[in-house]
Amino acid sequence: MAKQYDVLFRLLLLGDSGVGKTCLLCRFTDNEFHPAHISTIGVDFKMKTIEVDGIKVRIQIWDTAGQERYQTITKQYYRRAQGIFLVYDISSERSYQHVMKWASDVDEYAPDGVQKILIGNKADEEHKRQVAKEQGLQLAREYGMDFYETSACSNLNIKESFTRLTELVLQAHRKELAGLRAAAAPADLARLDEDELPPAGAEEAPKACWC
Ligand SMILES: Nc1nc2c(ncn2[C@@H]2O[C@H](COP(=O)(O)OP(=O)(O)OP(=O)(O)O)[C@@H](O)[C@H]2O)c(=O)[nH]1
Repeated sequence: MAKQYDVLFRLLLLGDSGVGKTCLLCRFTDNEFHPAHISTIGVDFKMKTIEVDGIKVRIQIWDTAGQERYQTITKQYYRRAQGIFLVYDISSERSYQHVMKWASDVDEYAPDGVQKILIGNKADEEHKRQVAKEQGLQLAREYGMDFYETSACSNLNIKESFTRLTELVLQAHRKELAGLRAAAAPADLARLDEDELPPAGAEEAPKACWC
């Protein structure tokens, strides 16, 4: 039977509550958007397989709660991430300022070499903009990250940003993946530890998409 994927990666979405992490994920995996904000409780995840440079990559994307009260739980998920989206909302200066705090948590809890991308979401809300695109670019430059303004609502730069982070992770793991095409079994870079199993029923049967 043909392999369904060549490699499994884990990506993580981080950022303040309400910046649109769940909506970014739902747009990417299910091409859906819902206007209601239903706060994520703890963590959730969805899967999607994409092909990059001829490699079938299964990505497990973890959506974390932005609310402070869940951060003890969510920080436990940083350590096995290969790629992280740091997300702010272009209509919220506060969420942009908080990227520094999310980035310092990543430095503390995520593995060395984790790949990061900065996302300024809700780019469709130009009339409410509080963060100039140049500010996003500047912050991304300071941290050495790529930067995208996205809109889960209008489907702007969603596929592009997820694909880019996947490419960066692939590049970072090039050595481990060198023999990939010849390998019989898929390379699993995102093994689940027993202490961080997904919420019951989440794997392969994602929760109803709320956005
Ligand atoms: N206009 C617009 N609204 C968006 C966009 N993305 C998300 N939203 C809205 O922003 C609100 C919050 O979105 P969520 O995806 O639930 O935010 P979150 O970051 O997952 O929030 P927590 O789970 O609390 O951490 C919802 O009302 C969404 O409909 C976008 O690109 N444009």
